[in-house]
Amino acid sequence: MNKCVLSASGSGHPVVCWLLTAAEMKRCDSNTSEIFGVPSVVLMERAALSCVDVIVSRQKKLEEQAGQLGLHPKRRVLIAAGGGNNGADGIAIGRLLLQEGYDVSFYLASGEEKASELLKLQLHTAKAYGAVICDTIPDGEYDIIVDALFGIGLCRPAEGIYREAIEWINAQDAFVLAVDLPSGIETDTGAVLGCAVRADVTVTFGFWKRGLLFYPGCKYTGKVICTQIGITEDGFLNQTPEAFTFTAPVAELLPARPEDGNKGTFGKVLLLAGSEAMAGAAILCGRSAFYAGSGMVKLSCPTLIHPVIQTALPEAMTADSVEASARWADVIGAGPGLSLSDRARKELLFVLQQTLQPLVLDADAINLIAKDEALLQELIEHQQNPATRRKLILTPHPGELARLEGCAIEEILKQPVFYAKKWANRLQAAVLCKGARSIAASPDGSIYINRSGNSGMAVAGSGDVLTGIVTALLSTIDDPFWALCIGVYLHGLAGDLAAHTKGEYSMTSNDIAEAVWAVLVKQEKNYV
Ligand SMILES: NC(=O)C1=CN([C@@H]2O[C@H](COP(=O)(O)OP(=O)(O)OC[C@H]3O[C@@H](n4cnc5c(N)ncnc54)[C@H](O)[C@@H]3O)[C@@H](O)[C@H]2O)[C@@H](O)CC1
Ligand SMILES: [K+]
Repeated sequence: MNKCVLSASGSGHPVVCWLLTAAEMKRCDSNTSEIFGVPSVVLMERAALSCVDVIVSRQKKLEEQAGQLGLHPKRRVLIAAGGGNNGADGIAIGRLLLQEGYDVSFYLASGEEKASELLKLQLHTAKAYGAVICDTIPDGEYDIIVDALFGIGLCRPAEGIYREAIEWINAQDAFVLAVDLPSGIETDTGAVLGCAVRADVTVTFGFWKRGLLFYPGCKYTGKVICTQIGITEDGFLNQTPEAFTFTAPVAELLPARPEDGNKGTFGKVLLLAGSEAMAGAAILCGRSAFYAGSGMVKLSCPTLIHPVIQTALPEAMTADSVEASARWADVIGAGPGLSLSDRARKELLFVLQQTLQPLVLDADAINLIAKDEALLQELIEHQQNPATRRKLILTPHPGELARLEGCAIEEILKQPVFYAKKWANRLQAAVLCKGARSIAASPDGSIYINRSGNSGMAVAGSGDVLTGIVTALLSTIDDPFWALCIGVYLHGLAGDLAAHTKGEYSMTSNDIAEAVWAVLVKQEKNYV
């Protein structure tokens, strides 16, 4: 993925937010210090100051509110520090708060002899300002707890005194600020390693870490504040991070609509979708393709369901088979409500073997390929060969990806990034793994992690809407990965809008489709 494309934003809003792994963050930290010469201790002081700012401004607000009632909120702080540089941040925060007049107690969970060099330095300075460092949690009540046990260096489950400290923190009635990450959350995956601190606020330094966005990590962070401490994109050098997410709005990433365009300009979408028992899937998919900007949509489906489709979606054309319409189409989408019938298989074979247009494969199209080893191998061979490769997007949910891989769904759920990347590489395609945080992988190794959407979208037909949106975008956006990322993001925003009107309990996939136009209007106005 081209860093310039990702960073470009005429509106002044950043288009993307990088999501770093622990290794990427460590590399960026050390490049900042070693290549650019900013000493680690300077970065740490800025990191600590940024946490102190959050604590002090919250405290000021509390004191203003309480003052009106004649009350005096207390300023009793506990710093819970581990033996690495996250702990060093914590000690620096405590020292700065002492200087601000807070009543600060210090708990160091690891022995001083095992402390990192920066932690030793911070301990020395804090002691010079009168800090008393305890090796057990000092008795007392605390209004504020600073969780600095582990940051990006967590490498195994929290056990023993660390588990006790985390459980103790979670049992207190105090405001908990997590330094960089809630201790116990794995930086790359968001997994809970043993147990984890439940924070009210997480102040993370320089860049978001993946684990702050992924489930279950995101349930532990509270509000995430990403502060600038002097570690910038310069520190990436030539290695941009793998993963990113969008920051709204994405208006400038949407395909331009030429004023003098005609219905052909905006994409002729052929959908191989729907079957006798699942006509609705074709309707949802076609409707969403129109709302996402397509000029023309043709649905290839059994003749029996043509009347219902034409009644529900009069804008669309219908066809008995893809063969008759293959030349007409700019782009093809296959799978929603297709079924595993002989007709469906025959039609899909035609699409795979006799057409070259950009293609989106979803649902039963993926299931049919997964069932047929020879067909799968043929597709892989075509895609591996630059001469026969076509623009391809796959939008499986974890169950469909597991069928392709031939493994249990749990295996995919454990490592969704790994499997999305594996299939993106194998098929030289943009591959999605759908979920509460859908992950899109590009053959060049880029990863998009989606943050829009809500639990109301886990409903029948939601994927059909996505396929319609993504297929429409693929007809006018050149890069399949880009079309997929934008489509997934818009789909989630439409789901959020549907939830806003109908509620997460009651919304249906048609509500998501019906919200697509409103989301695009908002994007056009650069307003989300
Ligand atoms: N220039 C830099 O490198 C900066 C680093 N910063 C801080 O430094 C942190 C990273 O520091 P470190 O790399 O020292 O890592 P951490 O401080 O996150 O933790 C590493 C230490 O914890 C131990 N450990 C890991 N998992 C454990 C477990 N389950 N049980 C017991 N011990 C365990 C490790 O052996 C090591 O001693 C960041 O998260 C951030 O808070 C910030 O000060 C910003 C600048
Ligand atoms: K922490």
